[in-house]
Amino acid sequence: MKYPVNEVFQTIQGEGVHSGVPSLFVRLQGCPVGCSWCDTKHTWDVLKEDEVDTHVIISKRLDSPQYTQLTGSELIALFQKQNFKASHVVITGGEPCMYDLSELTDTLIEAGYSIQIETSGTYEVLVNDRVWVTVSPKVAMKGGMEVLRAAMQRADEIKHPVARESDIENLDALLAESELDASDVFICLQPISQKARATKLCMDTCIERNWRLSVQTHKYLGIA
Ligand SMILES: C[S@@+](CC[C@H](N)C(=O)[O-])C[C@H]1O[C@@H](n2cnc3c(N)ncnc32)[C@H](O)[C@@H]1O
Ligand SMILES: Nc1nc2[nH]cc(C(=O)O)c2c(=O)[nH]1
Ligand code: SF4
Ligand SMILES: [Mg+2]
Repeated sequence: MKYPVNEVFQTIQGEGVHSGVPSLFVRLQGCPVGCSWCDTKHTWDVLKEDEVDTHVIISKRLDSPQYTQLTGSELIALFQKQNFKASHVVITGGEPCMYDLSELTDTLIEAGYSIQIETSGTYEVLVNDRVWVTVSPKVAMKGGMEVLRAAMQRADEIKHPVARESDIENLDALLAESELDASDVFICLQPISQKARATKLCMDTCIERNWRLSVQTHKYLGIA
């Protein structure tokens, strides 16, 4: 199966439990969720006219909706050609779970990579059992509660974007409804867009609840 790849780059995982881990990021094109504060809006539409040759994606320097279609094996060949050293692969987007990621994650795991996906929980999570699943729940989504609950159950990490108190209340409701064993999953709060008020709220709540703070460290560092 081919996947629409918006970008591939080597960096340090900036978010969540794996913050600090050297990682190969694979950003898939396409997301219909439409979060108003999304920092990757250029990945939302998958237009035929934006499909380009792989070499265009490799040399991409600026955010754009351009993508290339790659299989898992082609992706590994690209990692090798780029002489990438990181052995942890983060599949993000866009919304990667729009696609059945079984074949891609099987191939990468067979090749010896550890895998993490970043998903909103709005689609069924179809991945190899050994994949670390980070769910960043989009609770305002209508009609998807069953799917979101299943994604929450599969999650190794819940990384909740927070702007204001109501976002914490929404997470509390979702945790209760999902009947999660809180000792079984890491819960991280991530301030939206590095806002000072959101960051303070996240820090205070994390201390109160013994949760983890996830700041987008790559943005403070000014790296990809
Ligand atoms: C761009 S999304 C892509 C993966 C997937 N669609 C999702 O939402 O999890 C990756 C992560 O960035 C977070 N994110 C997006 N925009 C953000 C922003 N402005 N501030 C903080 N986190 C943000 C999302 O909540 C998610 O945890
Ligand atoms: N360094 C770095 N860490 C990240 N963690 C999650 C990211 C994402 O966009 O999904 C991201 C990203 O874009 N860059
Ligand atoms: S689900 Fe993820 S990629 Fe899609 S709009 Fe929301 S934050 Fe952006
Ligand atoms: Mg990002």
